[in-house]
Amino acid sequence: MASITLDHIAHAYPGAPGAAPHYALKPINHVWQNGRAYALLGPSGCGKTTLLNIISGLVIPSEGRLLFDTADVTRLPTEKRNIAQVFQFPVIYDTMTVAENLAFPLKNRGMEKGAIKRRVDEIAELLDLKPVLGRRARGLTADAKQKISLGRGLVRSDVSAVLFDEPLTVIDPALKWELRSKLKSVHQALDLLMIYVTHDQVEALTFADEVVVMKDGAVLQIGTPAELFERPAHSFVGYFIGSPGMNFLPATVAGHEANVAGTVFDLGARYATPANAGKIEIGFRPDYATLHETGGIPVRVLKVEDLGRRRLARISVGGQEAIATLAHEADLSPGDTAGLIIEPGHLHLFVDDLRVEGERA
Ligand SMILES: Nc1ncnc2c1ncn2[C@@H]1O[C@H](COP(=O)(O)OP(=O)(O)OP(=O)(O)O)[C@@H](O)[C@H]1O
Repeated sequence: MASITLDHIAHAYPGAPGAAPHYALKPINHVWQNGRAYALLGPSGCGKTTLLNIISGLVIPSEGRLLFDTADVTRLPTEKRNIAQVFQFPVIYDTMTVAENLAFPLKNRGMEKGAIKRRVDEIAELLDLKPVLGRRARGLTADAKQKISLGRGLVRSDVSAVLFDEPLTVIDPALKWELRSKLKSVHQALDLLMIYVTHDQVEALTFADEVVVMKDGAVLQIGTPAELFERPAHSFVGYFIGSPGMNFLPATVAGHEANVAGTVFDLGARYATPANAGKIEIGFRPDYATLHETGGIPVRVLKVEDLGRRRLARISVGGQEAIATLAHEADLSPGDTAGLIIEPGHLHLFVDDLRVEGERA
């Protein structure tokens, strides 16, 4: 087990001779702590796999150093890195039993028989594989096979890290929920550093202690699920995390007031916006913005959607569109005027996509 240091790591794949380097991964400087679970989350092409491959040794970064504890492993091949990997599709031996599959990585390292049996039993228990331990892998479902793959990734307790590359892709949607939370409890039981690549925010938020949100090769924020939801550092994080994502409205700001096309919002804090600021936006989540028949900020209702558990409304704020949650008692329809109330402390200001802190009185 180790901590992993990304010391000014960046990567540009070789391009046409003479062309300026195009970074698939922009410089990142960070330490991932032993025993914690991290998820790399972002849209397709944002650089997740490149970063994972740098850690596994499939890609040698064009800049920076990678340390496992204090050892520089930047140029070490995968097999010398002491990591376990779980891929999108099951990597198992069909002719072996489930128990033999789980025991394989331990046997390979010469572990004593009794110790192998104890560890295999522990992992099988954690992943609900005990009832099939004696069965050959060949006859099992795709879900069960992927569980064996997960087990093989988790069975060694002496690895520096376990890397998961979208491991739930082949899992039946109904089982995904169960396996997501199972992986979380497995992580808590095993105390291993785990790094998990996914483009699914629910998967990332359920599994990880900290989520690394990436876009266009850049790491925009590393934070706990609550931090990403409550205090997104970048407007993309606000938009990408949460369903629906955060609302952003172009505004002008004077002191503690924001003006959105003539509609005034009290920001609850005083802001000094830099004179050379480009884009200024207020951001608020639909979850903290309630729509009432009267009171609050005047808006117009464009559309109402009943989701069963809650009703969402698309609204117009001085011509700009946003989404809010309808108050329980509100009887509102498209075309009505209404009042928007944003919970104190949940209105944010973003300058050139970065969230800025105001001065609270
Ligand atoms: N071997 C390669 N050679 C050149 N460019 C590459 C190579 N692999 C990836 N890229 C480019 O690097 C960027 C990041 O790709 P990467 O696969 O790391 O993203 P990702 O977030 O994992 O995407 P996905 O979720 O689609 O796998 C993309 O623009 C991609 O086209």
